[in-house]
Amino acid sequence: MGSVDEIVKDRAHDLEDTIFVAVGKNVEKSKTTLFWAVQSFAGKKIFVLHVHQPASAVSLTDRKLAVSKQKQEMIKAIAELEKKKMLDVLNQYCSILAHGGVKADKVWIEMENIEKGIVEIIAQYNIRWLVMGAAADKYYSKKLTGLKSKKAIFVCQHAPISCHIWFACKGCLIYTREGRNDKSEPEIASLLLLDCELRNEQPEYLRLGSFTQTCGYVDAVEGPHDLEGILGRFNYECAVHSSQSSNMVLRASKMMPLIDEEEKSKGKTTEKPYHELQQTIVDSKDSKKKAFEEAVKRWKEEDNAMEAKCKAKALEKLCIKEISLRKEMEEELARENEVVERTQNQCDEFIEEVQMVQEQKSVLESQLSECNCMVKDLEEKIISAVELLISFKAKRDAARIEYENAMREVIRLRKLAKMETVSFSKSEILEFSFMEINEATQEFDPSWKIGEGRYGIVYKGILRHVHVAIKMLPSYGSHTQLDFQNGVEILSRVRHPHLVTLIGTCPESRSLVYEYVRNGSLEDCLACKNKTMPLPWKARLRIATEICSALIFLHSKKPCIIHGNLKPSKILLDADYVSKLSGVGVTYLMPQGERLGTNIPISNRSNSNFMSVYADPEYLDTGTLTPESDVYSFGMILLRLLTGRPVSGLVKNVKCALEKENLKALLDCSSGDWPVEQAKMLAKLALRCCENYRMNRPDVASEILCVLETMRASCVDLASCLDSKELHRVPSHFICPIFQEVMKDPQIAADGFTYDAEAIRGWLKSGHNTSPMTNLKLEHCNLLPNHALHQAIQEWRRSW
Ligand SMILES: Nc1ncnc2c1ncn2[C@@H]1O[C@H](COP(=O)(O)OP(=O)(O)OP(=O)(O)O)[C@@H](O)[C@H]1O
Repeated sequence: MGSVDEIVKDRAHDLEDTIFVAVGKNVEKSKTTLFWAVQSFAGKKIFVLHVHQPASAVSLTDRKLAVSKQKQEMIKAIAELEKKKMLDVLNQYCSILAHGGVKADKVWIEMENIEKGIVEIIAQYNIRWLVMGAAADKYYSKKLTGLKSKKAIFVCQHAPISCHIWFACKGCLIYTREGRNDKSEPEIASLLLLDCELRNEQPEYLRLGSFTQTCGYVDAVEGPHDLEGILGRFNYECAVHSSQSSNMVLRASKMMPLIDEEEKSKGKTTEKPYHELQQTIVDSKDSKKKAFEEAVKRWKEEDNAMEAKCKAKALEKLCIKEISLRKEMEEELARENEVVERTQNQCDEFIEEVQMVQEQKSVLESQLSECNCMVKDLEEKIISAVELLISFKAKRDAARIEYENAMREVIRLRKLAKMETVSFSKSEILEFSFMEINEATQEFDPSWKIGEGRYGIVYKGILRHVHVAIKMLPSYGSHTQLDFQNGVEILSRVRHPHLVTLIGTCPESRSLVYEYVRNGSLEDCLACKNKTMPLPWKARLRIATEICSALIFLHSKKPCIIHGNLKPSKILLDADYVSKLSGVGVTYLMPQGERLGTNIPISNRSNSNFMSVYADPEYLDTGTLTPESDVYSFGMILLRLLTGRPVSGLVKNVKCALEKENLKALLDCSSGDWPVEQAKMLAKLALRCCENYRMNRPDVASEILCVLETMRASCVDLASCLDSKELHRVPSHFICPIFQEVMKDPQIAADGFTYDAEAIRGWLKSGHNTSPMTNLKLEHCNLLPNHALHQAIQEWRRSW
């Protein structure tokens, strides 16, 4: 099949004689229109024109509605089939027309809009003659004079005016649109007359003059009576081919007027009767009609066969597709089944896991409930412990108040004691029997001996459940019992916080019973005896001040009490390292001749073993004790505290160091970093105390104590900030869990915790048999002293 361009080009020369017949998809309708054209324009070249709507346009709605790929493919396949079918139909048309001797060709164009396509082709190729359907066959009636088909109306309105268009329906001309062209009028008339002739079947057209109405130029044509003449100009030769082959061949050719030709050939004019001609025409028409009906029948059958064939092919294709789809579906199904199986397995695993988790959950829930019970118990215990603590705190507060009251009472009593100028009666000093002294010292067990001085041995002892130190004075025959008691009377008046208290006497054994001072002497401490920690400089300064205050107290007594044997071994330290001066007034209990130094010849005094290096040289020279003698000894003690060195030659060395501004080298580094200025001040004070001439020595009350207090105050200021810091540094294990204070007497209870003895005893006495810390029952109520901790606490205390 050639394109329109090719065909029209080839036929350009005879386009004038070419009739285009527009045929549609509706085969029936198109056939009648085609046959009308063939019949009407015998001898003319026929172009069967079909404007085909491509699948894209035809199936647009269907495609929109299409939901599946398969359906889309089916629609496409059907469109392809339709196209093919239409081409077959056109081919059939052409071949049938060819059989009938009609020159026919087909023109195939694909366009989305059919009517526009037709108009466009007319315009493009300057088509002069066109036949197309006016309406569907069903609309046909004898009265039908107008166009029904939308396509026909459109083409009629929009086709170029040069084109002459016949609109037919059911094999009848319905309407003609006149074309203005330069074709000779007679030729057009011939075409139109042929048309009119064919419309003889519908004489009403002619009769009613509708033809005249539709074909404007038919003015020239006369009424039906002229039909014969017109017909006479054409000769129809209709050949009906054998009906066996079911092929109807129409051959229409341009007829020459037969009568004239015969007349010419015969050379004579013979008139055929009109009725014969009429009969011939009628016969010819009958034959034509029959042939037409035959052809229509055959075409119908062929159409049906073709349609069935196409359907079968389509079905076959569909079937193949269906099979492949089915295969794909089966494969898909198998895959899906696998997935389902896997999912099922996973689901089973999940269920197992869920079961496990549920089991764990129930276990955890039971544990949780147990924990909750425990928490409840513990909460109750905590509440009871807190209550207990509160009650203890209340007790502690009450005890504190009691303690403070007692302290106030003590202070008041001390003040009273100070104010007392009257001598104490003998009854204020306890008197012990020898038996008691003997028992207290375990019969003077040497292991209970704690020291020995020039004036006798000192034993440790327990008298009436009190720890005491018993000094056994030597017995001097000339020294009567009365003298002893007079001496004791003097001593009994001497009570000071920094003097070792005389508790009682045993006149029988000439022994003096003192309070027991636990931590030994300053001498031992400076020598670090028993591997004790060195005494810090602050503690040394404090001790100096304390001893100074004791000297002032003694010297202020009336009559004045002079210690006369002041040295570090006479300064004792109690549990809190508070210093206490011992040996006060012992010289008063000695016979004059036995007193220190007085029985030694002056020439030998300086070399005597009995002579203390701390002794006042003037006293040694003169044998007269004065308060300044104590000042000298005190000065020597100060030098010892500063340097920690033996006092022999110390005065000279310190002097030298001060002159050389090199005192720091002499200071006892084990006591920490002395503040240099304070150390200098103290050294200078000490040197003044150690002046050989007593007149050059400072007054103990007005000068020495002032200097010491000032120094101490500045040191306290210095230390206070340290104190506040250090307070926070109290080791937590020094604190009693009950009293929340530093323990005085740490004791280990059965629960393994250490408490202050007072606190834990109070706890046990109040009826508790449980641990204050764990609230568990105590196995026993025994307490064990925590010596190590006690020692540590003491060390810690001593450093302040
Ligand atoms: N109340 C006391 N508590 C504890 N220990 C004491 C007490 N009194 C004395 N001592 C110890 O006994 C030792 C002997 O003391 P004592 O006063 O008899 O002699 P001294 O001072 O060593 O020498 P002297 O008196 O001959 O100059 C002291 O160094 C001291 O350790």
